[in-house]
Amino acid sequence: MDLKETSKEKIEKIGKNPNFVASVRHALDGIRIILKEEKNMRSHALLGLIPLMFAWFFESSALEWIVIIFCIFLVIIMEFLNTIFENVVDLVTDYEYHPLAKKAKDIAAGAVLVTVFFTILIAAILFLPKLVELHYKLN
Ligand SMILES: Nc1ncnc2c1ncn2[C@@H]1O[C@H](COP(=O)(O)OP(=O)(O)OP(=O)(O)O)[C@@H](O)[C@H]1O
Repeated sequence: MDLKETSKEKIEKIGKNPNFVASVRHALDGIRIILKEEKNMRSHALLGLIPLMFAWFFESSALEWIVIIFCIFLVIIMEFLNTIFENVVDLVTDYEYHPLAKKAKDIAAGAVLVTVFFTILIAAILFLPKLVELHYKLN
């Protein structure tokens, strides 16, 4: 039996999505799992409400809304990627210590952090001048 045949048999055993609806259902399962199991994802989703509230409060332009929503989605997508890396690393290492596993996980977490800093920077550029203006108006 050749290797290609074996892989095909294995895939048949796991099963493939029979249609688009099944693919979407599994994708929704993925979102549900990450929201349930990843505390960081929940925290980032909640923190994402802060710039949205600022945008609403300061009656931001359509472009400002787009920039903020884009940044929030960037953090969420990076959190998805980080979780994928964590799971693949755990699968490969079977929870055994390995310096390369540490490196991969730390770099993936670093990518999320960089994206969060980027979002904070964008929010500061958009809202700090408006906050300072409001402060002087009120005093
Ligand atoms: N197999 C491993 N070998 C070596 N170090 C590891 C291994 N697994 C995890 N680590 C180290 O432990 C840290 C925490 O790993 P864990 O898988 O618990 O991530 P986490 O706490 O869920 O991360 P995050 O906060 O990004 O969601 C990693 O950042 C890494 O430094």
